[in-house]
Amino acid sequence: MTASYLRAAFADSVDVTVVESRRIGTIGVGEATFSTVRHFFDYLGLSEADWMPECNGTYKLAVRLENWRAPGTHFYHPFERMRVVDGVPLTDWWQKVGESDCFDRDCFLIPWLCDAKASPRYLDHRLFEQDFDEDPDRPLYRTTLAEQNTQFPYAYHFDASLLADFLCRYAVERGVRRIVDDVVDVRLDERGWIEHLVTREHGDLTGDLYVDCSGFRSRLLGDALDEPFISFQDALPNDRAVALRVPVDTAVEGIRPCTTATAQDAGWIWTIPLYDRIGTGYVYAGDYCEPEEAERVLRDFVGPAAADLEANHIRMRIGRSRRAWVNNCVGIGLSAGFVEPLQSTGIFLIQHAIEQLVRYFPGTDRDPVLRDTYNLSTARAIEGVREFLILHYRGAARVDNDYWRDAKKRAVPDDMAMRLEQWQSKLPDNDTTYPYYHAFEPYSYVCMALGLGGIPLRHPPALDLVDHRAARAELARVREQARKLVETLPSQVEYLSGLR
Ligand SMILES: Cc1cc2nc3c(=O)[nH]c(=O)nc-3n(C[C@H](O)[C@H](O)[C@H](O)COP(=O)(O)OP(=O)(O)OC[C@H]3O[C@@H](n4cnc5c(N)ncnc54)[C@H](O)[C@@H]3O)c2cc1C
Repeated sequence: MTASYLRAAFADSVDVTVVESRRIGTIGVGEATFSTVRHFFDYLGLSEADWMPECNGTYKLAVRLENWRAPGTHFYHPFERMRVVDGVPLTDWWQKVGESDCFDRDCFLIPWLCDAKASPRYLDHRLFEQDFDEDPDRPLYRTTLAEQNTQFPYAYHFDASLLADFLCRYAVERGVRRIVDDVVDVRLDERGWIEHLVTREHGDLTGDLYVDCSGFRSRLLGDALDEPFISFQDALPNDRAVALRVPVDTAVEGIRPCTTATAQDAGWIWTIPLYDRIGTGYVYAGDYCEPEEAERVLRDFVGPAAADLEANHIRMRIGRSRRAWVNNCVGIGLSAGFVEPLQSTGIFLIQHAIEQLVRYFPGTDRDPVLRDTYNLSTARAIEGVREFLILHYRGAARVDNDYWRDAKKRAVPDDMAMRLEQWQSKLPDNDTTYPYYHAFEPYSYVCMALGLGGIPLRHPPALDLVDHRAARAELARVREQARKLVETLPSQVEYLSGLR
């Protein structure tokens, strides 16, 4: 991702060389993305028809969270911003006048599309949202600053290995030099800057800037430059995963356009539907569950289809490098930090880091302010993701074993402790959520607070004093629009088959 993006940004002005080991594989997971990823493909000039069929790509419109409140329950966190009625978010209204106990289906369209396994695009490629954005009958109500443009309504699932191959070809075709070799040593100069890399077969490699994409090994940033690592494990204890790749006949099963995160006794299981198989894995805390037990739970969850499949056991390093950019080395990806896969933020953090690197790219004078600003921005993004993920464990109503009970006792960042109190009196909004860019907006926090069920909530008292007819009309409109969409959109299988 980094090499292709730098090439797309700077073309021939910057020479990019990628060193990739044949001996050391990639992590092999990372198949669900966040809705911002669309900007990455757009930037590279790639259409969905260019890459999705090659990478078994599918659409992801939401995360479906199962069993976080209690066994048998579920709710969606959709890529769909909140509607606002008379200056008040629809979910606040829903607390007061909602007619069912499903905030997600009452306030958003996307949960309906997920249940129907629908495509977000019509067969003529129109995006479903265009239907009602241009509805001339739609009243505007009294808008406020809280009302913004609609968020892009989907992300993707893809086969991570196939996408890595695809991007490799993309980059090499555009002039990136690729060396298949092992970096066996990193030599520093007297200032502690990287002077050159020593490879097994290609001798010494010298550059102006070294981007460490070596995964959890953090070969340059952590090993060679010895940059301290700040662990998030005190707040987020999951440090292991076991994964399976399960073949499915999607023509028969259909493809649900969402990632599912199913809470378990010591973590949660992801289910990521691709075009030709399902990626699944149990993310768990080693302090609460042994790897053999985790694998057994995952195999039971998958059922007979798991019988002959090989499990991939992974140790995770949760936290971040104190600085991601040190001297002439920038860590991007797992080498710089990771906050467990819940809500699919690994690739988002990579994309964000790459965009920031382009924005703050060093000149010949090596202005340290650019580096420091980059470090501040990337640290804030990952800290924000940490906060959002802590909410999942803290806010889940489950307290049925030590893992879930302990989650309620773990320390949270000071500001977040204050925010948790604020949310009990009024659902999260711009003033009461993490203030720096980290991809998640207040509506995402609202979905979690309402869906997880463990935080006592109440509607704002002001809603007892105002006319709620417009809000009721909007709630009815959601249902009507959802009904029409489910009737008219093709299934995801049908649409993606047509793309091939
Ligand atoms: C269990 C799990 C699930 C995840 N799920 C998601 C998800 O659903 N969505 C999401 O966005 N993210 C997810 N992630 C994160 C995502 O997988 C990573 O962010 C992404 O794959 C990028 O990894 P990477 O390139 O940093 O490291 P890796 O994939 O580990 O790649 C490291 C590369 O460095 C090379 N290398 C290492 N050492 C050397 C050396 N000495 N010499 C030469 N080359 C070397 C290797 O050959 C390899 O190519 C998940 C992560 C984990 C652990």
